[in-house]
Amino acid sequence: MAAEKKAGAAQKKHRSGTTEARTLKRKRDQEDLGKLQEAVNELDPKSPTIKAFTDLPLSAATAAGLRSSHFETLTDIQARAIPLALKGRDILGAAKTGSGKTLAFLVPVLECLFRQQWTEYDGLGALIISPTRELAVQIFEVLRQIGRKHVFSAGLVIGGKSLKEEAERLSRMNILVCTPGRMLQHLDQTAGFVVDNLQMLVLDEADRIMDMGFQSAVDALVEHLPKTRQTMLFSATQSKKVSDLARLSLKDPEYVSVHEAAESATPATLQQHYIVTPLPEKLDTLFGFIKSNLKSKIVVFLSSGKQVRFVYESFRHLQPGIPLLHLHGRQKQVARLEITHRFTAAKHACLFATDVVARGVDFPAVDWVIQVDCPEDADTYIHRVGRTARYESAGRAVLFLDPSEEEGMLKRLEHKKVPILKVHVKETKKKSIADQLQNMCFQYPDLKYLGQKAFISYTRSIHLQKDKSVFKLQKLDLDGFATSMGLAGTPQIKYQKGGDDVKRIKNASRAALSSGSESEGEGGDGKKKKDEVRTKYQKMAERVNQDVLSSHYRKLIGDGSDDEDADFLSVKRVLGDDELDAAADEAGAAAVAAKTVSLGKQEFIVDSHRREKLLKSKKKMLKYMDKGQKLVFDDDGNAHPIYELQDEEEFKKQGPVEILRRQFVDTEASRVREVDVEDKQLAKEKRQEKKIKRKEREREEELAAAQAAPKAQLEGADGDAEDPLALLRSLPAPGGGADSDREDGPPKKKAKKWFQDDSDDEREKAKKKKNVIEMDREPDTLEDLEDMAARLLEG
Ligand SMILES: Nc1ncnc2c1ncn2[C@@H]1O[C@H](COP(=O)(O)OP(=O)(O)OP(=O)(O)O)[C@@H](O)[C@H]1O
Repeated sequence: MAAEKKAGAAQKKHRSGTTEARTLKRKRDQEDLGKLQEAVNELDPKSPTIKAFTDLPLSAATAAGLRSSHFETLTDIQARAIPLALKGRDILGAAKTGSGKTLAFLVPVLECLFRQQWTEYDGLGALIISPTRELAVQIFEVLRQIGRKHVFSAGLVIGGKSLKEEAERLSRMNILVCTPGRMLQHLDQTAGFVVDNLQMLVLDEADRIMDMGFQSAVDALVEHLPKTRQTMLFSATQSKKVSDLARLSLKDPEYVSVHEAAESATPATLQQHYIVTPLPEKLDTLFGFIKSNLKSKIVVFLSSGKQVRFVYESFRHLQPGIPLLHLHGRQKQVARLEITHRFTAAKHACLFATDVVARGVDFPAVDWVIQVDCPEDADTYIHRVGRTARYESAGRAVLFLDPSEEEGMLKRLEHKKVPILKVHVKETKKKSIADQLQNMCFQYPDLKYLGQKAFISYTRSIHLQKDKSVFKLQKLDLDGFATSMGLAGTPQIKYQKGGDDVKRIKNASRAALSSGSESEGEGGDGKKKKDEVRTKYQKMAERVNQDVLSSHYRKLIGDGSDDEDADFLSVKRVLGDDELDAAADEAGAAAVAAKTVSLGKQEFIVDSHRREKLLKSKKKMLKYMDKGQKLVFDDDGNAHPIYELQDEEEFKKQGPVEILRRQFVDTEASRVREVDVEDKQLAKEKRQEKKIKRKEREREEELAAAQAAPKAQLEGADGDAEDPLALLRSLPAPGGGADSDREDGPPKKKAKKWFQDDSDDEREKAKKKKNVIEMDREPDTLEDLEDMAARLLEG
């Protein structure tokens, strides 16, 4: 009994001890918070002594997060923007690519909520908007790194999950990283998702978010948010458009532009070159480049998803000897993430991409950025090249320009303070792959179809470009381009709407048709000049029935009605079986030495053996021959027609004809109804069965993709896929692969000899040309570049 009493007393003492400790801790925390607030109040945001994160009044949790992520020294934009943001100012931040803008807004976000002791019950405190999913994932990743000692809940809202699934957790989130469209969907549709308490709104890549594409989504989104909040806008290329600031109701914003007075708009560690390569030589030049840089990490920008798919697929067949990846906006979320991870982790790889990764995405140690298709404007150029030479590391960028684009684009770049030098490709490194591509397009009709689509989407993108001083469709050698893609002829493009330029494409392709180069369709006059020399592949390509797509390529080319080109330009394919009859009619007008083939009651004019053979094929015969008669067999094996007419006299004996007719119709109708019910039931069952199978397949695919993905960013250390809506503290620290890569620094490369190494005479001649440098070796360092520049001046 006494022992029990003693234990009870000890327990009580222990309890009161822990309560006391807790009270003490709370008191201490309150004191710390008070001190922190005081330090922020006293902080001079423009003090030049702020150089490191330790110079800032930060919570212990943020400081620890930064320390363990190895962030110590502040970058310029961080040193200027964070102090102001800590003091609650609205910010318009502009700094070069790779200069650390992400931390410039994430640190204030964490601090703002911390100082207000934000809890789960306070709801959404900060909203960070990104224009692309890739960038949103990356921001979320950095937030996880530096915020892991905080207790806030944070979420990633970028689609890819069902709205319902996301909605359930949304109301409990303190910080959300999102894309504008998806967030708006939630704000409009998710009941119980209240944002009235929002303290901070951040727009990363703000100029992109504020531009036309996102304008309405952002305006609608801002409508939902409270007006009293802190707002921060960051981008590498930012203008202070008064209208934009009004739309976001910024209060007396502080414009923090750290590189405004800088000599160039791009990082000093970035070497930038351009080469003039006519459109038909672009693919050759690109292939030659990749072959010469197999030990590099390369990002290749193209203008559309279809271009990306075509170049990726065709280069894959050519096996240049470096892992190839491709990324564009039409891929599924899982695939996009997986490719992003694979490229992030790769040491040597070549990623073909659209502008979906042009902004903000932080791939570690990228050696080269190649812009095969000219960017739409200088800002896009700056963002694209910003994928290399990030945070003080070195990088190189090459822009391919058609001769017609050179003058206009250079002016634009000069205006934006982009230092770029002209170089030539070494003759020996030029490699024509047109024959191989032609061969492949013959072997894989689907690749040819993909090529046609890529051709159209490229032409379309040029036509739609606003800056006509750079993009001149009429100056491009489209026929040559089509040949370089392995297409046996320029795709015949049907004009539907648009301007004169498109008419020209149509006419160009018509001209190609009548000049005997292979028509991708046969809707023209079908005449072929006899004396035209046609290659073996051209002849073969004409013969092959090329619109039969294997399932792989059907997926690959997204064959279907959702084709965004359809309303603008369309391509006619070589006719297939089903179109032969129409072709036969047309051929009647065009046939050179046409003859006729009769099928059933119809006659077709044919102008080639192959067509004749096809028309005589069993399938065609069945289609056009007289319909056979259906027969039923009796027990003795004698054939009878399905309906045999009864003897008329006997029929009349059965009763009045009208009554008999009605009886017959009624019984047949009820029989048909019964059969119809059975049929419908059967069809329903089949549909359900298919649906179940499809779902199972999708589940398996998703599972396989998830398993295949290398340590996904949102994955926990224990391997289970982490929900992108989770408590920051509960999340394991992300892999840090990027960090370690960065710590190692970009791998040192041997100087490549991709650029032209002309004879001395030629070099001398080239030197005399303004703005042209011939390099016998690529500049490795800034010193090399300066040396070259000096030589140029001397010359
Ligand atoms: N203070 C710092 N110390 C060391 N590394 C840093 C620091 N700040 C940022 N970095 C690193 O620099 C790289 C670029 O940072 P970040 O992605 O924030 O650049 P950015 O300015 O947003 O670029 P972009 O304009 O392309 O979006 C990242 O890898 C990041 O980890």
